[in-house]
Amino acid sequence: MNPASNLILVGPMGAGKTTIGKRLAKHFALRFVDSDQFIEQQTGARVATIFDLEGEAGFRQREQQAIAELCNGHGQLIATGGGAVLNEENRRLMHLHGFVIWLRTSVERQLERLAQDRTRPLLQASNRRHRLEVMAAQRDPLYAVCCDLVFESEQRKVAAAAERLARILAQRWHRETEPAPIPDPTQPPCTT
Ligand SMILES: Nc1ncnc2c1ncn2[C@@H]1O[C@H](COP(=O)(O)OP(=O)(O)OP(=O)(O)O)[C@@H](O)[C@H]1O
Ligand SMILES: O=C(O)C1=C[C@@H](O)[C@@H](O)[C@H](O)C1
Ligand SMILES: [Mg+2]
Repeated sequence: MNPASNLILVGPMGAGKTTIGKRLAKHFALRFVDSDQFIEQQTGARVATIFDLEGEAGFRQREQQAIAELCNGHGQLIATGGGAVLNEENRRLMHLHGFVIWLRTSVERQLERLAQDRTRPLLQASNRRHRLEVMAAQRDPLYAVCCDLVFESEQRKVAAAAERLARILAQRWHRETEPAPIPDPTQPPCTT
């Protein structure tokens, strides 16, 4: 099983952190938590309302508190908000308290998946493509520095993507827990 205390999903809006995350949590019998949903439960307000009332800076503060609190727990699958990696302390905490997976997807797929979405405040723009491209340019290097694994989330079916990721993780953890092979004394040492 997962050698880290939490499985943490990062990546852009529409990568599947929430939807794939729920399936993955079930598969590995982890408690599913989502930083956006956690903030909504704590405040009794929707993410969009918090953006309206407190601006993005206010939301990011609440998000930092949420990530800190969630990272205190263990045995969880933590789906994060797309912008959680912007904060350095979040990146540090996630790296420290979990095995971090970057669900990577293209702007093209994001546009398809979020075409009907009116709830994400940062997508309330006339040029969604440009907005997503700018965010990707800023955030991709941050997802890259704090992740332990990159998973291409281009596949069209959530269930298939979740199964594929579960298989990759199971294989990886199996390899890591296998005992190291005993060297053969009759063979010369490997020099590569
Ligand atoms: N791999 C996938 N294949 C097909 N559809 C997907 C995939 N991942 C996500 N979707 C669809 O995209 C939409 C958004 O997905 P989801 O809410 O899981 O994204 P998210 O990564 O949690 O985004 P956010 O950062 O905004 O919370 C959902 O309707 C979901 O069904
Ligand atoms: O990418 C982002 O910055 C965001 C993603 C969502 O998960 C929410 O956290 C919010 O809409 C902001
Ligand atoms: Mg989500």
